[in-house]
Amino acid sequence: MHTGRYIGVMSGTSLDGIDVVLAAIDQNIVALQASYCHPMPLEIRRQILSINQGQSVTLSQIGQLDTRLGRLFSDAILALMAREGLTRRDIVAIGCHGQTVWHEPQGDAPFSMQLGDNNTVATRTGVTVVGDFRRRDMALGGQGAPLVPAFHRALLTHPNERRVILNIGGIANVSLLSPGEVVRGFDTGPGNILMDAWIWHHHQRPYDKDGQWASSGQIDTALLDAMLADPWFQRPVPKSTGREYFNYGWIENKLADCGPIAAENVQATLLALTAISITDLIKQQGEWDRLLVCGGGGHNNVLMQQISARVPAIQVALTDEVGISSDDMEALAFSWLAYRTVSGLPGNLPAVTGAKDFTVLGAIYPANPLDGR
Ligand SMILES: Nc1ncnc2c1ncn2[C@@H]1O[C@H](COP(=O)(O)OP(=O)(O)OP(=O)(O)O)[C@@H](O)[C@H]1O
Ligand SMILES: CC(=O)N[C@H]1[C@@H]2OC[C@@H](O2)[C@@H](O)[C@@H]1O[C@H](C)C(=O)O
Repeated sequence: MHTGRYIGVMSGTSLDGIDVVLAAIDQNIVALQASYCHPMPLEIRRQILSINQGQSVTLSQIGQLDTRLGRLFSDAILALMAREGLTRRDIVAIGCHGQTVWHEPQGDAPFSMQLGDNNTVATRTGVTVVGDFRRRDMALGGQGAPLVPAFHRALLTHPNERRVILNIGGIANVSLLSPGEVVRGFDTGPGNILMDAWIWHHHQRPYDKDGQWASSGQIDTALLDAMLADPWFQRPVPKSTGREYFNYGWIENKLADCGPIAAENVQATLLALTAISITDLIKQQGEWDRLLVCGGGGHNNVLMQQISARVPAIQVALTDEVGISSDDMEALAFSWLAYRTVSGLPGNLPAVTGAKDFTVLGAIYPANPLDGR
């Protein structure tokens, strides 16, 4: 086992910043030592959004964005290393998820594309990088997502408590941890992504702080029903999704059949959609004692209240209560997945992704021994 200090880097579907963590890892003991959120420049965010929402782009634009993101992730990592007084020799490896620009797990030729050139990251940091985590699972017939349930299983399984771990990022996903049972997990659909898109369109604010705007509106039941009737919600698990499906255009399509609705009522309805799509799926999948929430949506009090109200028999709390920072969960997971890969251990869960088998995930970009001579 390659025990030691790892860095995890995650830039998720919300495009709100690059999360970087430093973790000391020994098998399934993962101790968070530092974390940092590096800003996402507006121009890079705009370029990612244009690819992710299906606007036409050239191969040159994709290639340049790959290089720019590789530099940006390096800057984020080097900033954390400087703050913590670390040199490259202090770190075993960096797990760098990359920026998902398209995720298409269905169809004849499924794929998932993350940008952020890992050769650039390895060269600029002088540290071994593990990246491209999703495609090995897809090559085995899996969705390539969600991957974090394996980390939840390793760290958050309880001997006699039936737990759901819920990440509310841009997209929401769950891990279902029942003692003695195989772990399941899947994306439940939109987390914050639609609420963020709607408030950006109307008020140019990146998100609806604490659900304040949503709570000034009323749920529109016709719109809610139209949204919940979307076939994605009825799809069987395993399933995963992204911004290429749930985006501003998706809201406009649903609105087209419902006539004019006040903007704050649409926001209230989008918040309800997130709460209902999450809790309906959780309830369908069995009985649970505790729901532990991570990701930015855990800061949205109105959303948390609606979720709690819909699962009255389940205790709801943030993962911080059981010792894992809810804001750092995903970046921590990628530090641990890097540890698994360099140790030659599998990282996926076939029962979650639908892959034919367990596999070591990702590609290793070794630190160059000639660097820094
Ligand atoms: N105080 C708050 N009130 C409401 N929403 C909030 C608050 N703080 C964060 N958020 C929401 O959380 C989002 C960021 O969440 P997070 O960083 O978990 O997403 P992500 O990791 O990019 O997404 P994913 O998990 O899908 O990859 C913001 O875009 C915002 O919508
Ligand atoms: C393709 C992709 O990047 N998917 C993300 C996204 O964000 C949340 C959800 O959709 C999840 O499936 C996944 O991320 C986490 C880190 C995962 O793989 O578990």
